[in-house]
Amino acid sequence: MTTAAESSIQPAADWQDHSGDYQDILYHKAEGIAKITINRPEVRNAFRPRTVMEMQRALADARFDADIGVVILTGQGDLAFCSGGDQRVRGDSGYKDDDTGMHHLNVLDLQRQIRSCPKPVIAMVAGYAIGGGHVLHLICDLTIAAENARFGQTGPKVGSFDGGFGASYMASVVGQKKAREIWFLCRQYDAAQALDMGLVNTVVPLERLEQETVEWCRLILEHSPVALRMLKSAFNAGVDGQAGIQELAGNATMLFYMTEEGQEGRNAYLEKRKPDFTRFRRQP
Ligand SMILES: CC(C)(COP(=O)(O)OP(=O)(O)OC[C@H]1O[C@@H](n2cnc3c(N)ncnc32)[C@H](O)[C@@H]1OP(=O)(O)O)[C@@H](O)C(=O)NCCC(=O)NCCSC(=O)CCC(=O)c1ccccc1C(=O)O
Repeated sequence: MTTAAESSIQPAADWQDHSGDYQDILYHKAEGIAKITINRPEVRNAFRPRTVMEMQRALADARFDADIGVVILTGQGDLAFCSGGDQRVRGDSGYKDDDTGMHHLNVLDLQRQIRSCPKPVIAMVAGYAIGGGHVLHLICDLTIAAENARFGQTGPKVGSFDGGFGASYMASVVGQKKAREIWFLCRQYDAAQALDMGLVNTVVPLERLEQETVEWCRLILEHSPVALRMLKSAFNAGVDGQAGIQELAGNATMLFYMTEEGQEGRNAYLEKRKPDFTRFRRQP
């Protein structure tokens, strides 16, 4: 009998522990990969406000660490990736923060942070990805699932819904009819069904889950960071509205800053002279 915390997933890298003072997550790094693990297996890795805040901190660290090129998001143990919001601390206007007593809907901030992280974020899913946990894997760039993975929404059963990425982005991934089925019926889908509807990228035996995920990370790390960054924001731009366009445009600005033409404008300003753009070609 497997306990919730136990894992039969074989480690695939020499992970260095960066968990520090985190209580609800584990944070590891190896070979340019950051791994954020929700560590609340006793509640199937449900998140509370603290969990989400810690994930935000770790993701920000991974983003600003120049040695990191890809991020894995996962849950501790074989039984669950994440079962969504912790219903035990759900108050009347959000999830109750243990320290402040304030009510939060802070998982939405984390969702946006995953979308706008300029590095690929990969969900590594064993067991249940349910409710808000299902939306978390959905918004990651890629999902690698173990054969025991199970997916679904429960919102209409437990008095909740995600009308943001959870609805419209899901529809763009699996199609309008399927997305409505997933939300209206609150059924669970196995890994093969998830693969069939394009919800996940591949399905592997549980023991090989990390091995496969790390292999995908290693391939990604061989590739141009700027090309990956541009592609991620280009994929986002089509579905993320003005925020998506802003991200793509921000990357275009970053590239322009990296050119001599862009730098001529800055240099001229600092040197208190008129800028000379005559040496730069007007591209057809
Ligand atoms: C995940 C299950 C299908 C697993 O089933 P099973 O393996 O049989 O295990 P259980 O015996 O059910 O569970 C073991 C143990 O864990 C506890 N637990 C599991 N999930 C949760 C949870 N989400 N919250 C609290 N506790 C949980 C369970 O009670 C057991 O504990 P015992 O002490 O042994 O009793 C199954 O567990 C399941 O269906 N879980 C509930 C899934 C669910 O409904 N999740 C919530 C969906 S709503 C949500 O996620 C909010 C999304 C959200 O945050 C959001 C979205 C959009 C806008 C705003 C927000 C927002 O911030 O609110």
